[in-house]
Amino acid sequence: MPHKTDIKSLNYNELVQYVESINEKKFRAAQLYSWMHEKLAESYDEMTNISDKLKNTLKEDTLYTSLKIVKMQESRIDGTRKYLFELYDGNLIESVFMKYHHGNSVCISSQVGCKMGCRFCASTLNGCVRNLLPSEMLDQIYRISRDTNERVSNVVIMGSGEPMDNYDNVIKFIELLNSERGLNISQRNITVSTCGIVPKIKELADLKLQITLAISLHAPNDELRKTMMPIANKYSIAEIMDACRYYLDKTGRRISFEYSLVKGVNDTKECANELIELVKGLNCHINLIPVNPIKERDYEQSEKNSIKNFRDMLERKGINATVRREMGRDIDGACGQLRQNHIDENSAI
Ligand SMILES: C[S@@+](CC[C@H](N)C(=O)[O-])C[C@H]1O[C@@H](n2cnc3c(N)ncnc32)[C@H](O)[C@@H]1O
Ligand code: SF4
Repeated sequence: MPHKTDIKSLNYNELVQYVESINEKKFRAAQLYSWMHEKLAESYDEMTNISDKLKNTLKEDTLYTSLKIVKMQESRIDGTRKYLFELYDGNLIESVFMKYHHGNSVCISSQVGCKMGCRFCASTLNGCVRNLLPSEMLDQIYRISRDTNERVSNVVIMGSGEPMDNYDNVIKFIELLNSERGLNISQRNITVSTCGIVPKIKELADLKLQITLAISLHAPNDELRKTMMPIANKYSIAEIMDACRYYLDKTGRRISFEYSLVKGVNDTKECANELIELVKGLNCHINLIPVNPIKERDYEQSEKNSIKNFRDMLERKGINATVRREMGRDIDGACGQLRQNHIDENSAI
């Protein structure tokens, strides 16, 4: 955590207090807030109505986060863009920009790396380096918005990191993203995905936000889930399902489940039947994701036929299930892989 004031992570009221604490007039807060969160300025130098004297004070006193683009890959198939960004301290993160018919979506990272150790995930290969600040989560959207010149209408917190392991910063980020003085992205257009940290899911439910909760389930029973996700040793599926029902009760929002299909591991008929039993009667949607193989692990993607059969079995029982369209198939695949490949390439030199 930087010692300077992380100015872009302050909400409007906190910014007013900060501005007054350095003996400036309150209207400066409105100007600064607009430069940071509406005009998406990348530094104080862009702020034409702020005096040089105040800019110098702010440069001394605050951390003004902004991201450097290290690499950008664009899909020729669907326009998906993968960004590798450098943070102020040299750490690297990645974000993805996707174009859908309902609008543009950005998938952001919430941590540098992740400590959760899921078997199929490239984000966790080197553990968790640090939490991202609220400003650094905003910056991913701001930078992409400026780079593409496109409005972003949906945000998914599904990049590297476990958002419930960086809970306070994620909640602050959602508040800022949702603010009328900023990008004003509706809560309904924000999705937070978690591997299932039960107490935090309940804490989130109590806030009664209108965001979508996505649970990375990936297995219909604890035994199998433990072989894929170490967090399953801490929280059982029964506890996760209880937390989901609590979330639904408090917010009225349908739950999403993520289920990455791995050949011969979790794509069998037995698994489909167990999954049907598990979610029966719950207002939910299941996203089936053909697993994206990473070279460090031996998981393989399920056959097209098994994926279709799995989905059909769920649908026949009236369970909403879609196979996630693979965006940007022609660019560096799995989440966390662009960063991992870059780290590998540079440490090999
Ligand atoms: C990278 S995680 C980040 C959010 C949170 N930590 C979680 O696990 O939900 C987002 C989603 O990507 C999935 N994922 C990770 N690696 C994958 C891979 N190689 N192929 C397919 N999905 C993957 C995860 O299972 C999870 O559902
Ligand atoms: S899937 Fe999510 S929780 Fe698991 S290691 Fe990857 S980022 Fe972390």
